[in-house]
Amino acid sequence: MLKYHCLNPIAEVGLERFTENYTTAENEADADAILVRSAGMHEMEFSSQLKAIARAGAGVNNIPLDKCAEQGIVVFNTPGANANGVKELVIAGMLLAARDIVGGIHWVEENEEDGDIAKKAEKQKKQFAGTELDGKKLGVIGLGAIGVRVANVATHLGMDVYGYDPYVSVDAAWKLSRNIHHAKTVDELYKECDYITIHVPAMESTKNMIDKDALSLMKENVVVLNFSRDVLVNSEAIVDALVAGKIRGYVTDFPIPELAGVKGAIVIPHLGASTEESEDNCAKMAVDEVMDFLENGNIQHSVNYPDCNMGVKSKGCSRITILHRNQPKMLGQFTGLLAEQDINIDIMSNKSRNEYAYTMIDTEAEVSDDLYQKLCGIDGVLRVRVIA
Ligand SMILES: NC(=O)c1ccc[n+]([C@@H]2O[C@H](COP(=O)([O-])OP(=O)(O)OC[C@H]3O[C@@H](n4cnc5c(N)ncnc54)[C@H](O)[C@@H]3O)[C@@H](O)[C@H]2O)c1
Ligand SMILES: O=C(O)[C@H](O)COP(=O)(O)O
Repeated sequence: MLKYHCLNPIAEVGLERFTENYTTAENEADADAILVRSAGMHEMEFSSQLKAIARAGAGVNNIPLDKCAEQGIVVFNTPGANANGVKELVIAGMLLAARDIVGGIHWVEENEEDGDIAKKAEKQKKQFAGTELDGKKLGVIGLGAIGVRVANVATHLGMDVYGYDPYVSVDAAWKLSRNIHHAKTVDELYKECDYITIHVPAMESTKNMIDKDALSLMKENVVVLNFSRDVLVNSEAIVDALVAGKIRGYVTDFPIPELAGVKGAIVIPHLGASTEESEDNCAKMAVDEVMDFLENGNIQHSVNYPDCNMGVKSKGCSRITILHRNQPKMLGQFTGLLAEQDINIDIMSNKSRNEYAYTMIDTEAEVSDDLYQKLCGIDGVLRVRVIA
């Protein structure tokens, strides 16, 4: 029986996909796989039982990817599965910043028992008036699953859209509307746009990407939107820019104490992916990834190991899977050991990603414990599994 443990609530429609070969583990130490959303895992110790972590979502900055890779734990995410949910909230965020809808709603709440409210509203409403999105320039930083959707839908709202992503994937580029202007530098986008929204992962290279210098390049009265991660925007610089009136608004999905009570800050409690549809999509994708990995050794949508797929393991064959360092002479050592034991290889696949690699070998021969131990003992091998 294989065991999984959920560190956050995972949508039932996903968990239902686990077959009768799976059960829940009371605690993570007994689990073959962990399912997680935003729970922080950096301080966790992982048991040798743990083989996979699936992030039901996109951002993986809550997971120690290198530590997992070193311990032979494959980390997955669910690319694109919650992108539509975030896209819709980003559009809502732009609309909330364009007019003082929140202020208007608060005014109504404060006056709702006033019998004269309808008449008073007509007098008061001018203080909540704003502008329209039509004709404004939107800059989208990061044209991945979310950025492309935001950029495309904004063109239908009449916005003039600029996109910046020096690493854009071919797939994303195909999906991007041809009406989007290609910003060759992020500075060009900063100087040009009325609304700027950031959709890049939180990494060392993107932390504080929107800082004092970036803000100084932006137009007066710009609205900055951050539905990616708090660390992408320097909190001191954004508060200063709001207080100084340099920027008109900061709409973010990440509450931080520094923003409390700051005029122009619209802060949402990380709701981007909190829709039924996104939660269901993420859960289904995460569970499918885990089952395919545990049962067939296939890796799809990993963020710390290469993707590698040899299809469904056929009955009667043993599949040897080896997570290892991406260094010379590894394959020669694996095949050499199999040759020594007169084992014929039916199919084999090897993929690498940065410092790590993955090798899958199908053989009809039985894999002895001796062979397993010898494979484990090769310098650079991080984990061997034999799926019989
Ligand atoms: N608020 C939420 O609930 C919510 C939901 C999903 C994702 N997110 C966040 O949004 C991020 C993006 O999600 P996604 O699904 O679009 O991911 P994605 O991987 O599909 O897209 C990220 C894009 O950023 C680009 N990029 C990386 N570094 C860049 C840089 N320096 N400058 C410009 N572009 C750069 C990449 O090339 C890629 O195209 C996630 O990493 C996560 O942190 C938040
Ligand atoms: O990166 C993500 O997918 C989002 O931030 C969603 O996080 P959540 O699953 O905790 O809502």
